[in-house]
Amino acid sequence: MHRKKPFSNKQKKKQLQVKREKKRGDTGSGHGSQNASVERTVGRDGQSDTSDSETTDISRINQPGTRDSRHDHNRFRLHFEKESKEEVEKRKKIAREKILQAVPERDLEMDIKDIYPEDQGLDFPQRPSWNYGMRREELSRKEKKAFDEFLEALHSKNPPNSLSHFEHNLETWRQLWRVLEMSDVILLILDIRHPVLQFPPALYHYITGELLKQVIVVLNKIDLCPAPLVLAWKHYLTNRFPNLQCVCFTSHPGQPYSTLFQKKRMRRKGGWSQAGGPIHILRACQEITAGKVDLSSWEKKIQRDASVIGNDGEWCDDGTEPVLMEHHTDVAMELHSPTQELYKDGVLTLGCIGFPNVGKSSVLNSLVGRKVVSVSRTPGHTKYFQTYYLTPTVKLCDCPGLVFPSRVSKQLQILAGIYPVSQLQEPYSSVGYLCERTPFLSTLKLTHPEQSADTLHTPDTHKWTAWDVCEAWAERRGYKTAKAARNDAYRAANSLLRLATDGRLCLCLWPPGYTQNKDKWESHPHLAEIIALQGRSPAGEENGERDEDDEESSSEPEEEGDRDADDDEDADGDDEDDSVRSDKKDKAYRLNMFGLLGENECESESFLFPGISACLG
Ligand SMILES: Nc1nc2c(ncn2[C@@H]2O[C@H](COP(=O)(O)OP(=O)(O)OP(=O)(O)O)[C@@H](O)[C@H]2O)c(=O)[nH]1
Repeated sequence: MHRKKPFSNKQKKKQLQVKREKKRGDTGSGHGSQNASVERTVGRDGQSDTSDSETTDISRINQPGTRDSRHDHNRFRLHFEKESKEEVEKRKKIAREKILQAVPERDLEMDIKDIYPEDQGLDFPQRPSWNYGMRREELSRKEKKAFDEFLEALHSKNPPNSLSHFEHNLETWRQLWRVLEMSDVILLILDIRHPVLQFPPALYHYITGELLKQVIVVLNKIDLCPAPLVLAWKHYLTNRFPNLQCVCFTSHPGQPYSTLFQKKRMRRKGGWSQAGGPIHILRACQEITAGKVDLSSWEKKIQRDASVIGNDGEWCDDGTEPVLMEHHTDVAMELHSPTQELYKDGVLTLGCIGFPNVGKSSVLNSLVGRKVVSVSRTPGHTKYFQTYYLTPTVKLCDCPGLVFPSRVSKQLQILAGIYPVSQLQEPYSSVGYLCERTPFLSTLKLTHPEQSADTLHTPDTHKWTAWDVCEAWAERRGYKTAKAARNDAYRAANSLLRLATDGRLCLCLWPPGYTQNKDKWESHPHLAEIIALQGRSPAGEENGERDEDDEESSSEPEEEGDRDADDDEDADGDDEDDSVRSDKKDKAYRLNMFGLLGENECESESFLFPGISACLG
């Protein structure tokens, strides 16, 4: 068998860096190259911050980024509280020792009250009152003081280590304030796999009760979730929050394998303009604006976008239609009336807000019908809010992702994609959390590190720890440490977590009562609508033929999905995981839209998973 060459993370990062510089036209010896390395900021654990990326058709004036020396580009980074060394070590030890056990089915059910208990003061920082007579510095000081008081109150009500990771960067909260102030209607984007983690009731009550604005919840990435579960979540949220408009959305309809082939398919098959759900967002806006804004241009745009995709599914846009972008200076951000009149100048402003990585930028691109903002699998990619005119009467505003304080476990948070995986100090416990809820053995086809070669064909009776899983995955993928050429468990853990956040190892939470009512949701009369939106046929097969190119194999092992930092998806190449690629060729995988879960295989495994049926749509 061909053995992969040991390839360390450090070497890989260097290789990626050279690749990026080449792409930018740097030869490695000139001035540009020097700047690139100097300008990149070094974060915690020596990780490079390379999150800047630009779309070619839009000029960004005054946009903070690595090439603009007027701005401190650290200013908009995600800030999470650092965990103590003891805490990290304790979790590592558990990951090495605790035997993984499949959790009972009901444990996948999660209520919003579990995540945001009402009596724990799980509020979010709000902008203190201000007036035009205040100087900027005075306002900044006041905001900082209010933020510190917020943190103090939060910690006084919640014991140490009981809170989730949450955003500690006041600059990012300032951007949320600004987006909430300038928007007429808020699009709160949630990832359908775990919407309950990303719906802070305090935010909803603030927008509807204090700002007196309407919220449209966009249940995004429905291509990654079984249709009955989508329906159940939608029902749960609208039941609990009756003033909520709730729409389902996917930027990648008919692409059950998520990002695996994204780049090729996007280009070939209508790309952003083929998203499922823009019409439903329009309908919700029409209901909210009740004729106060002329939205006919939007409706026409949707029809036009649909018509330029020919019968063969080919996208005919040449991408030259300009999209007007507005830049907002810091001054405008700080001194803007919170009580701005609604629908100013006959324009509806839609603010896209949500947690990192839920797909806000993708929703925006899908509404526009082409790429205007860069999209990345690394959370915290959007750093600064920007607005784009969808039509002359509809403006979209993209906001950086924000993590609100909650009581969710950090392991689950990481699996929900809020934390850049490459910066995790301890990824193993999240791997353990994932493995206890997904059929990892059959999916990843792992061999226990202690299983000897001559017993490979006998059933594996070994007990698994999270560490074992990482070791076995490292063995399978050929991840080796540079010096000793031992299995690189850290890199393997990162790889597994990326598979999870990308939806390739799919973990979906369930709303309360789902276990009991599964039959009801599986035969619900509205199921067909969701399936159509997902771009699937009722039988669970994808719509459209799979392209030959999709099967092509190209990437070197070292190019697989370890793109840590600067990973503007449309700009980079295919990063598909080799073993996942070969798995795709299985018939079972083709038929099962959550094929990585391999339902056809898991029954033969000794490690059975209750969650599996949730993911089989
Ligand atoms: N399968 C699937 N993946 C999606 C969808 N929408 C977005 N993604 C992926 O989710 C990841 C994050 O998407 P973004 O649009 O950058 O998310 P964001 O909320 O703007 O992220 P931040 O910049 O961190 O705030 C990317 O890998 C996208 O390809 C979707 O509808 N389906």
